[in-house]
Amino acid sequence: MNQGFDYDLVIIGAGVGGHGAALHAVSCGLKTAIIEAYDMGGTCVNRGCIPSKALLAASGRVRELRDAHHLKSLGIQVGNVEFDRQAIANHADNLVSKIQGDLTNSLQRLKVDIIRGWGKLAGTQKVTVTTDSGDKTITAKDIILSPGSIPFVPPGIEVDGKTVFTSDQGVKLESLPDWIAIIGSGYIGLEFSDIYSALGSEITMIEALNQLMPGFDRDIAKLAERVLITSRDIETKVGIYAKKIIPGSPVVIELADFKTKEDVDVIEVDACLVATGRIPATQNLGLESVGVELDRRNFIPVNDSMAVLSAGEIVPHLWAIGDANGKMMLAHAASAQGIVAVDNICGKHREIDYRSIPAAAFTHPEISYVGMTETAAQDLGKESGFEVGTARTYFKGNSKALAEGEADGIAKVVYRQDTGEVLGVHIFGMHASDLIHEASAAIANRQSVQTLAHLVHAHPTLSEVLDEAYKRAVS
Ligand SMILES: Cc1cc2nc3c(=O)[nH]c(=O)nc-3n(C[C@H](O)[C@H](O)[C@H](O)COP(=O)(O)OP(=O)(O)OC[C@H]3O[C@@H](n4cnc5c(N)ncnc54)[C@H](O)[C@@H]3O)c2cc1C
Ligand SMILES: NC(=O)c1ccc[n+]([C@@H]2O[C@H](COP(=O)([O-])OP(=O)(O)OC[C@H]3O[C@@H](n4cnc5c(N)ncnc54)[C@H](O)[C@@H]3O)[C@@H](O)[C@H]2O)c1
Repeated sequence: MNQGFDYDLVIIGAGVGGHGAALHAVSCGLKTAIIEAYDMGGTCVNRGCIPSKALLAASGRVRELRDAHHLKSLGIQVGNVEFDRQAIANHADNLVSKIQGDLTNSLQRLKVDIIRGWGKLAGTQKVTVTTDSGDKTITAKDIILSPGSIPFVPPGIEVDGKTVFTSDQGVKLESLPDWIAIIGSGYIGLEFSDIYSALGSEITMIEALNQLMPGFDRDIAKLAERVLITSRDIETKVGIYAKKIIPGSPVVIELADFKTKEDVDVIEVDACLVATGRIPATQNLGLESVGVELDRRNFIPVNDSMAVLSAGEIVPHLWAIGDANGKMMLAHAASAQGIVAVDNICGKHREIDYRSIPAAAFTHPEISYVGMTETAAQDLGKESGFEVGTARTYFKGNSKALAEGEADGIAKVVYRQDTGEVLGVHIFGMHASDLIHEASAAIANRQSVQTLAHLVHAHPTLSEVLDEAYKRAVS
């Protein structure tokens, strides 16, 4: 089908986005190549989702086994619980190797050509790859850009990778500092504070905005703060930003008021994790050769079919997926976008539905959500002329959560009063990352609380927290 081109499809970047796109392309019969400059699997497999979840799994067990009070309430006593930091780090590292190998094998098995080197657009339907053995140019009917993202380090912060580091080094768990500052209370800040606090580090969490977890629904963030932060050895500084960080022993952090920019304090800690967001890896991609300009935050502009835009117009045969377009910086969103792009390439018109894509922070307990926060729904309601309803249920009223002795948690449903359509669902509590998918399917199908309230959930299960919330919404 490749009409004189070397390939039907060339993908730049073999992260989860590129990988998802490649597998789908093969199933659609496209002759496909994928170009990767560094680690197969990209951020998620090597420096993101996978190693961080392995560390969270091991440190979560340590927390559980050291919680004598909780265990006693279940009638259990355990002796002193020991752990080996290096063995936990090895668990993460081994998992990375396994998943990286599986991902590479899956591409090879499907006869996707893997080209190692730096890929760069060289005009329409053309890519140059800089490899160890020189440059080569390949042509393709369609090209998907999936170059991902890298950590954002604010000006004034110096990273040495040892005492001041980002998640890139954090996932290696090379040391366990007695006292660590974590800059940022987003996903990475929260997940790493869960890891470090379980393994015995004291933490100071510094958040520039005027509340912790600014990206999460307020009700969820309030309870999550009480359980994940206040009840642990974590000091917080909110509305304060790290103006300057000097690595060393100790690490020196100059703090300033985020609004007034006035200096407020200097702290000295053993280590510092910088978790202040991520920026797209979109430099040196040759976009100028096809007349594409990045947006003001350096993301690649795309529409909901994942077509790249230039001055608002579609650039034929060029697509961009994953963190590099900044729409939703999550692994499953990247591969979902890859599948949408390939469907469009194969002539099946499809658009992505961001509202139904769930997200989760894998703390203990977990936080998850899908769709809009209450505030975002209220704003949309004002604009479009509808009222917003909310219903909340608590894990302390759920038999399964009580049986587990894990009753900290809340589920919140945000819906339209007029039609009952579910606009968002937010959960904080045990297994929240699994519970959210029922809500995600409901939002994908634009279902109403009235319909959902009739579904039957097995008893006793945690999923009854959602069942109860839908029933409350209609009562
Ligand atoms: C600590 C951490 C934990 C995370 N945990 C989760 C989680 O639990 N769940 C979740 O959904 N998301 C998580 N994420 C986010 C997730 O990792 C990203 O959303 C995801 O990796 C994005 O995939 P991508 O394919 O867009 O880019 P990437 O995974 O960044 O892959 C891009 C690839 O392209 C390569 N590349 C770039 N430019 C070129 C070029 N010009 N030529 C050749 N190759 C190139 C890069 O080397 C890289 O391998 C986490 C992120 C971090 C940092
Ligand atoms: N479980 C998951 O799905 C998961 C886990 C980790 C990372 N991720 C992805 O990686 C991305 C990056 O994560 P992140 O936690 O770095 O970013 P984030 O955007 O989630 O949070 C960054 C936080 O840092 C604060 N901040 C920024 N500059 C600051 C400064 N100078 N001083 C103090 N606070 C400052 C911001 O206000 C914000 O609250 C996430 O957006 C997410 O897409 C996902």
